[in-house]
Amino acid sequence: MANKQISQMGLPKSIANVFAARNVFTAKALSLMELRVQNEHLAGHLPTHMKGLDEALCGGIPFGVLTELVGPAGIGKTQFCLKLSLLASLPANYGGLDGHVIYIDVESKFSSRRLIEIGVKSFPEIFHRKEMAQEMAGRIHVLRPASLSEFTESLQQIKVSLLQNQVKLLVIDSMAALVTGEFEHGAPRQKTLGWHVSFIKSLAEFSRIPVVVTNQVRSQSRDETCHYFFQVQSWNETIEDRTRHDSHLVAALGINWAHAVTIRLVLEAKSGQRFIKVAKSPIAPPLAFPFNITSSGILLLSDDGIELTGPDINTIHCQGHNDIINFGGESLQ
Ligand SMILES: Nc1ncnc2c1ncn2[C@@H]1O[C@H](COP(=O)(O)OP(=O)(O)OP(=O)(O)O)[C@@H](O)[C@H]1O
Repeated sequence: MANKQISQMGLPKSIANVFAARNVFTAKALSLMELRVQNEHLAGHLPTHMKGLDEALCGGIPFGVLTELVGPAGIGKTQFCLKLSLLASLPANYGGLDGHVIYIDVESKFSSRRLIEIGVKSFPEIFHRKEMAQEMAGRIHVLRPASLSEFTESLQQIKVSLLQNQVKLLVIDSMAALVTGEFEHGAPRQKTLGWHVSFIKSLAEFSRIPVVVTNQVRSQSRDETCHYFFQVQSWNETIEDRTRHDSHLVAALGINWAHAVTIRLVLEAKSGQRFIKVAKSPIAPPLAFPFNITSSGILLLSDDGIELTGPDINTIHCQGHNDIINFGGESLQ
């Protein structure tokens, strides 16, 4: 019975199509999904522990949909993902989700040392006990696909583990690197991710967990050629030289991707200050919060968001970016 195909269950075609669109093909998958929905006693958000942002998003990063973090290199997207991973794995009495995390680390930016540093500074009661720190870090399963086909394979494999292994967060850092193929060996190639976008969206809906995906920026010059802003260190000129005309910065993944995400948070730099901007949300007004990155991770400098209007909502700023991405002393790895 468990392996009976949905198509053989005599459901009206319109309903069977809804399940097919969500990759639910068997009775077993259907009952796992029902169980998951029944057990969903949590409010349906992963709190970021950044008060102003959580209030704007009515509780944090929502379950069941895609949340995008977009911004220039070094602005803090990975730092944000590390903090969310920590929070998803933290015990519920510390405001966490007490779960496991699947972290798809496309560019090898994940750092367990940095994760533990954030943990020790933010939750010393837990992270000063070595075995607890190890247990928390052990709940984050890092996958490093070396090619687009390996990424495709990983997505298909995690479909079942998302439901079975108490996974409470899926992170993909970064989706944009997959498009250009820059992380693969050999010459970068432009790729389209149409299938992947709908598959990831259906994973979010099906598993009812928050899915957080990072996206980078590219400049769009007058002749419409695009330059990607991924590998800061490898450039001779500085990122700021290239982004002097920051009105030309756009998200690296195009319009289809933009439609697939429910929440878009833009991380940007303005006059040498970092901001998190709620640029797309079905509920939150467009607000910008100044933030900083310290040894304890990402922190808002004010919980009162600055209201945005007009083109400011969608523009990605990169002013004074170089002054803020270099912080003194500590190693990033
Ligand atoms: N221990 C730390 N203390 C203070 N700031 C830190 C620490 N570790 C990292 N940072 C800050 O985080 C920045 C890097 O952020 P992050 O790696 O999240 O950028 P990103 O947006 O993911 O960039 P990319 O697109 O290149 O992956 C550094 O420039 C630095 O300012």
